[in-house]
Amino acid sequence: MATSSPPAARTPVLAVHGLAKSVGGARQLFAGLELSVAPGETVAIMGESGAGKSTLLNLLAGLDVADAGEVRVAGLALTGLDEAKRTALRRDRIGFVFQAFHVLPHLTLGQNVALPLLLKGAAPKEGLARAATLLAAVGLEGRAGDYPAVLSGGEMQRVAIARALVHAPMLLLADEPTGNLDPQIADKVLALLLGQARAQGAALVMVTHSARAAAQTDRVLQLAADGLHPVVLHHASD
Ligand SMILES: Nc1ncnc2c1ncn2[C@@H]1O[C@H](COP(=O)(O)OP(=O)(O)OP(=O)(O)O)[C@@H](O)[C@H]1O
Repeated sequence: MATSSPPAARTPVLAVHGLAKSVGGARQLFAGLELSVAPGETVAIMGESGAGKSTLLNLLAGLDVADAGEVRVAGLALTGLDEAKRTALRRDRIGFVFQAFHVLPHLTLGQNVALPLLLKGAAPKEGLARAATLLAAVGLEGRAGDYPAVLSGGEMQRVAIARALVHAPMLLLADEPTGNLDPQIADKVLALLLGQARAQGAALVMVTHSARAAAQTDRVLQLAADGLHPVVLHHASD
């Protein structure tokens, strides 16, 4: 019987055990939820509207507090950390892509993308150089000086992807990253998100309503009241 600890590289990026969450007093969204995501693995979470997918992502990010259970990121239990340490963990190890962009209108694209690095204490010059590299990687080369107001929805979402990846997080959390894009643009944005995550070796947990998007990931799970269940998608279409 093995008695030594597993090598650090085998530690899941994300390990969730017995997670339960109720909202509005009595309504239980889910209970006994288990999830383990390996380094570099991509996972899609599907489920009916109101099932609690966004709530789950917020719990995974430590932005919301569960009623029971545990979330570990890189082996560290979020509930065991004080707010400052939780914030530092989010800043260092997690990247977020939200459907509503959260791109700041008064900052240039370069400044928007560099923000996570600057918050970590990087020098502005270094941060902007890395931001320019990431913008080029998502097809927005030479656009670092533009402001968000001039961008299309698809371009804006690519900026959000660049920003989520700029600090090379080990875990990417994406909430409907292609939800408000037309199908052709959605395919391109999704390919970029998955391609960049894989290129950086980042694990990805993505909430999506699209079976077509989900089929591009390594594993698809359906959120239900009793937790997450594996789904086999037969057709890569909506
Ligand atoms: N703070 C809160 N107080 C009360 N109810 C809440 C709260 N947060 C979420 N809810 C409810 O919990 C349920 C789950 O919301 P959530 O946004 O997580 O669902 P979802 O699966 O992401 O839905 P959708 O696919 O429509 O985005 C919803 O019915 C929502 O109204």
